[in-house]
Amino acid sequence: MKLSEMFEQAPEIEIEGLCLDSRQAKPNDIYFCMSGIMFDGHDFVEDVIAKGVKAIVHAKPIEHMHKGVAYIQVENVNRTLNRIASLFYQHPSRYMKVFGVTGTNGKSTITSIIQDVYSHFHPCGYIGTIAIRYGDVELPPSLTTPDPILIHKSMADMRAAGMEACALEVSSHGLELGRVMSVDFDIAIFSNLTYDHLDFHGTIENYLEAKKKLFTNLKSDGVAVLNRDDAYYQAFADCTNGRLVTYGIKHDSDYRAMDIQIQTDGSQFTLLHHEKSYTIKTNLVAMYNIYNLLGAIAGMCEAGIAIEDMLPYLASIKQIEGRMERIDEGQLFNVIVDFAHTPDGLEKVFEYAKDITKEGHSIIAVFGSAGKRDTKKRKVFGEIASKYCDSIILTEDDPRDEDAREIANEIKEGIKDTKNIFIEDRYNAIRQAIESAGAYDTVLILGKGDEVFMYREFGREPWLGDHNVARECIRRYCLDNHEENN
Ligand SMILES: CC(=O)N[C@H]1[C@@H](OP(=O)(O)OP(=O)(O)OC[C@H]2O[C@@H](n3ccc(=O)[nH]c3=O)[C@H](O)[C@@H]2O)O[C@H](CO)[C@@H](O)[C@@H]1O[C@H](C)C(=O)N[C@@H](C)C(=O)N[C@H](CCC(=O)O)C(=O)O
Repeated sequence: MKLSEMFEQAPEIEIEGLCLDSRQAKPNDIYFCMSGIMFDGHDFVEDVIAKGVKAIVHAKPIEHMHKGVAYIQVENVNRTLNRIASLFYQHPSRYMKVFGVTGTNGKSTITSIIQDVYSHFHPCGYIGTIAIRYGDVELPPSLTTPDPILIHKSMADMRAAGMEACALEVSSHGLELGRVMSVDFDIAIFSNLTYDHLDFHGTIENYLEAKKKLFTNLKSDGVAVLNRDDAYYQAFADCTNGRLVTYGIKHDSDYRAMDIQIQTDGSQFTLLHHEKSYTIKTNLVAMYNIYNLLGAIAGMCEAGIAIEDMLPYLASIKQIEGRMERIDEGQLFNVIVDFAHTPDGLEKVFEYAKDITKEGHSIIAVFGSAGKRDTKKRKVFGEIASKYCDSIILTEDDPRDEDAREIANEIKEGIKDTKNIFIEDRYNAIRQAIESAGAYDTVLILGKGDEVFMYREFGREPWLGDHNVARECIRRYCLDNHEENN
């Protein structure tokens, strides 16, 4: 595309790519100088020109201007980046059905359900914490909500591969840092809002303001799908420019679940919508997943899929790795791996464990808390865990440059009478939990979900993954013992 097609009065230079990181600059790119927390993109202008970049979009004055390079000074580089990223990739979000999902918990689950079920009707891609995924393509994730260039490029690749829709996880960071300013959303879904990321947003009010941004600029026929039972429902209902649709359990809603039955291997409920009722059978478990499923059903129905037509697919939703993932190697006790890393997320998993663990059997939890992130939640984790668990094994969880034992000590401050130990090495902590479990106990491995990395002192290091470790420990240390015991 010619630079002159992107900026008025710009020269007719052919542009081949967009770039906001000098380390990835290529010949004939435009480089956008973003001022960040650590660096200022304006400092890398000479580097990128040496790499063959042909245009610089900047806010601050540039001292040395090179011949053959176009310099475009703008007031707000991020806003320009968003506009150009959409234009350069031919506005893919305008021509796809775009679902945006935000909320503290449930984003990955709701978007994954949508990708799975909606694809039976119209091919649908997914961008989020787990991956960038469409058709047979699965690319590793960058951020939950990537930068505008990667978002629009991924959507353009999806369109080229025949995708007609995309389900996008929209984080509060993504909203606050303006990564989705030029994405055209058809359906925006709000799951819930609880205490999280206050290290970045400062206050819950700021966090709420960031989340609201998804709902204020929907396509002209856009729909805001809101959790009617969430304490912050009204704030979203008041701010949206979209048509308002609600889902819930406790309050009267457009999509309401009643008569909910939750078992270890699935759930069933009656869905009331427009005076009709439907029996929903799903392999998803736990009450909070009923909310996630309701949000996804409401979103897809508003996008034109009849509930009757979805029913067969809701019974066999693809297991989402690391999200309430049941690890079943034939052992006699329950093992669940979940990504929960907020007080609310933890409590919801514990409530479910309480429901499925029969009287006289134990709940054993393995978890820690991230270093350099929301340190106030540590003691709260301890308080919540000791309400539900019979035994707690504290361990490392992305300690960064903090001491995992110190973090565990802060969690312990909240633990009342529950038996607890600290095993720093996460593999050994999981092994200990699994070896100590008796028949019909429930082992919960919480915090990292499907992540196969651990943030330590010197950055991101490989980690086997909680689900893989749990499987290995059950097979190696436990099945033989149980067989011998029986
Ligand atoms: C707080 C935050 O989100 N920061 C993001 C932000 O960083 P920043 O503003 O500090 O940027 P910076 O590193 O100072 O660099 C400024 C500019 O100089 C450029 N640069 C920098 C160095 C260099 O050598 N050359 C160069 O060109 C950078 O590409 C950038 O454009 O812009 C960077 C470039 O796009 C992002 O990589 C970075 O994400 C960091 C790595 C991050 O960890 N973000 C997390 C917190 C995040 O966004 N998480 C949410 C989900 C959270 C959740 O729900 O759990 C997400 O959506 O993933």
